Amino acid sequence: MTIQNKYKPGLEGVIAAETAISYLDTEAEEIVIRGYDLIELADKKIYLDLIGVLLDGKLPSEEERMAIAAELKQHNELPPGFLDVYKIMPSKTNLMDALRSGISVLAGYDPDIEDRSITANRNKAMRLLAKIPNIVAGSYRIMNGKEPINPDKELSYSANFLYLITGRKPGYLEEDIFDQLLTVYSEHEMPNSTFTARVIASTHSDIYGALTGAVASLKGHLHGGANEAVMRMLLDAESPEGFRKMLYDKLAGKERVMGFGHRVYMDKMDPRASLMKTALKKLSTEKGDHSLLEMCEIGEEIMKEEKGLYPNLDYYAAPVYYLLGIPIDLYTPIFFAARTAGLCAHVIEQHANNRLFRPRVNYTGPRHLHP
Ligand SMILES: CC(=O)SCCNC(=O)CCNC(=O)[C@H](O)C(C)(C)COP(=O)(O)OP(=O)(O)OC[C@H]1O[C@@H](n2cnc3c(N)ncnc32)[C@H](O)[C@@H]1OP(=O)(O)O
Ligand SMILES: O=C([O-])CC(=O)C(=O)O
Repeated sequence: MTIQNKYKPGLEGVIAAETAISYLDTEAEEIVIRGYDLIELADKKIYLDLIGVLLDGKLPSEEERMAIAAELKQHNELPPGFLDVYKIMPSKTNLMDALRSGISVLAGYDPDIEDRSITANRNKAMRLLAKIPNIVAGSYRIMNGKEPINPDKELSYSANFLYLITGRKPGYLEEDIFDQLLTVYSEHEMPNSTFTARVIASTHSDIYGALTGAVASLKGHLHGGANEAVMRMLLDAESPEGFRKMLYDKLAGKERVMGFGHRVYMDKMDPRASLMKTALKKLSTEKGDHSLLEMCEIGEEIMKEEKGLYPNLDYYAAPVYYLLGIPIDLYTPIFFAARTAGLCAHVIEQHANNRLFRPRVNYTGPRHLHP
C-alpha cells in the first residue's frame, strides 16, 4: 500500500494509540472509562472518583476518596503573587489564553518537572487538579476587576470551584449538577486536545507543556469552544421563535450550528448530552424558568429533521452552565479544568510506554525544480 492511499483527512477512523484509559463504543452506546460506563459513573459517583479512576487506575474506596479530597485541598493554594500575572494581561484576553499562560507559568514552580516517572507525573497531575479551579476563577475575577476569592476548605471540590467563581456557596442541586458536569467532561478517548497532549508528551516533553498545548486545542469552536458559542447563539436568538428562525437562516446559509455533530457520534445523540438535558430539566424546574430548555428542544428537533445531526455534550452543557450562574467566558476553561484528569492520565500513559509520534505526508507540491 502506498502512503497516498492510506491518507484519511482529519485522521478520521485512524487508530492513534493503544490505551487502557477510555474507549467510545458506539455500538454498545457506552463511553468506557477503565471498564466502567461514564454515564453510570456520572449517575452514581462524583468527580473525585473519576480522578481516582483516571489517575490511579481504579475506583477509589470511601477512604481513598477522602485521601484524594485531602490531597487536593492540601495543594490548592497558588504560589504567592501567582495571580499577579493576570494584572498585566490586557483585560480583553480570552480566558482560555489566560489559562494557557497560567499552566505554563505553573511549570516553573514544580520541583519535579523533569521527572517523568508514573509517581512523579501522578503527583504533578494532582497538584494541577488542585490549583486549576483557582487559576480559572482567579483569572476571570482579576480580568473583570474583581478580587480573587480564597478557597473554602470546608467545601467539596466542586462546591469550592463554583464558590471561587461566583462568590456564593452553591445549593445542593447546583453542587450536584456542577459535579456531574465535571464528571462527564473528565475524559473522552482521543479528541483533538488529547491527541495534542500525547503528541507533545511523546517527545519526552513535560506534563505542563502537554497540557498547555491541549488548552490551545480545546479553545477552538470545533472542539471545546463550542459551549460558549452555543450560549451566545441562544442569547442572540432571545426566544424559541427567534431560535427557530435563526437556525433555518443558518442552515440556508450553509453555516455550521455549534453544539451539533460529532466525529464519532454521527447518527446518535452524544450520551453525555442526554445526561445534561436531564440536568437542564431539573435546574429549569428549580429556577422556575423553562425557556432555555424549550429553545434547546426546538433546536434539537430542527437539526435532526433538516440535517440528521444530533446534539453533542456542549449543546446541553451550555444552558446548564448558564442556569448555574457561570459567566459565558468560563465555559471552555471549566471544560478544560474537568478534562485535566483525563489529559494527565493520557500523558502518564504516553510517558510510561512511549514511541515518538512522527507521521508522514502525502506530498502534493511540485518536484524537480532548480533554483
Ligand atoms: C465536546 C466537543 O468538543 S464536541 C464538538 C463540539 N463542536 C461543535 O459543536 C462544532 C459544530 N460541529 C462541527 O463542526 C462538526 O460536527 C465536528 C467538527 C464536531 C465534527 O466534524 P467532522 O467529523 O469533521 O465532520 P465534517 O466537518 O466533515 O462534517 C460532515 C458534514 O456534516 C455537516 N456538519 C457537521 N456538523 C455540522 C453542524 N454542527 N452544523 C451544520 N452542519 C454540520 C458538514 O457541513 C458536512 O456536510 P457536507 O458533507 O455537506 O459538507
Ligand atoms: O471526542 C471529541 O472529539 C470531542 C469531545 O466530545 C470531547 O472532547 O469531549
